[in-house]
Amino acid sequence: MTLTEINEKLVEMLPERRMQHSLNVANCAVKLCDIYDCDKEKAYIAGITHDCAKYLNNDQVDYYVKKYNINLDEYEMNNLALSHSIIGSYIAQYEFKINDIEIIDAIRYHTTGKENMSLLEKIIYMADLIEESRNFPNVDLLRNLSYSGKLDEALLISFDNTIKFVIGNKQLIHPRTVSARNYIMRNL
Ligand SMILES: Nc1ncnc2c1ncn2[C@@H]1O[C@H](COP(=O)(O)OP(=O)(O)O)[C@@H](O)[C@H]1O
Repeated sequence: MTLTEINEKLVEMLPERRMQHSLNVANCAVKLCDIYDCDKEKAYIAGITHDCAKYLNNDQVDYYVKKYNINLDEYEMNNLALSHSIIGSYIAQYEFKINDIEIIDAIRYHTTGKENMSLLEKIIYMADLIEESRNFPNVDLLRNLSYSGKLDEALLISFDNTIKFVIGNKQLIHPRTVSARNYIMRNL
């Protein structure tokens, strides 16, 4: 699909606010590419599509899981907050026909992160959190770090925030975020 066609699909799949967030993530990711020397076109495409599965209903989730034989783990099963990244990566690959594995993986891991993330995965993870409409305590610290060459520092704080947030909500923590956090900490 062309970028225009992907945009048209996304407008159908996402409410206006989430579409605006997706555009903001794409633009933020492109800005980060200037700092970290990453491919801007890939960053834009990953940014705009990253949340494509965020508003699927249960029937649509079942449909895509069956259609693409998607293997959701015990944390992702019945949890769209986690599964939308995985399902979204299949929609991007097979419905939007995005063939670039780096883009697909950036979509796939944008919610939990993972051990040993690629530069594009890191950029999309952080852009999702710091794009201009985001507003939470410490977002400016994360922006300052991300825009001043300290992407890994920003990621470490973000993983810590997520882990604390999930614990505060008395939810299960996906172990990929723990691995992501420990990996960054060991290699900082
Ligand atoms: N490691 C994790 N374990 C469990 N839940 C997680 C984990 N990481 C993220 N989440 C859940 O996913 C949500 C964030 O998903 P995200 O796609 O970033 O949403 P949004 O873009 O709306 O902020 C968190 O609010 C949390 O509930």
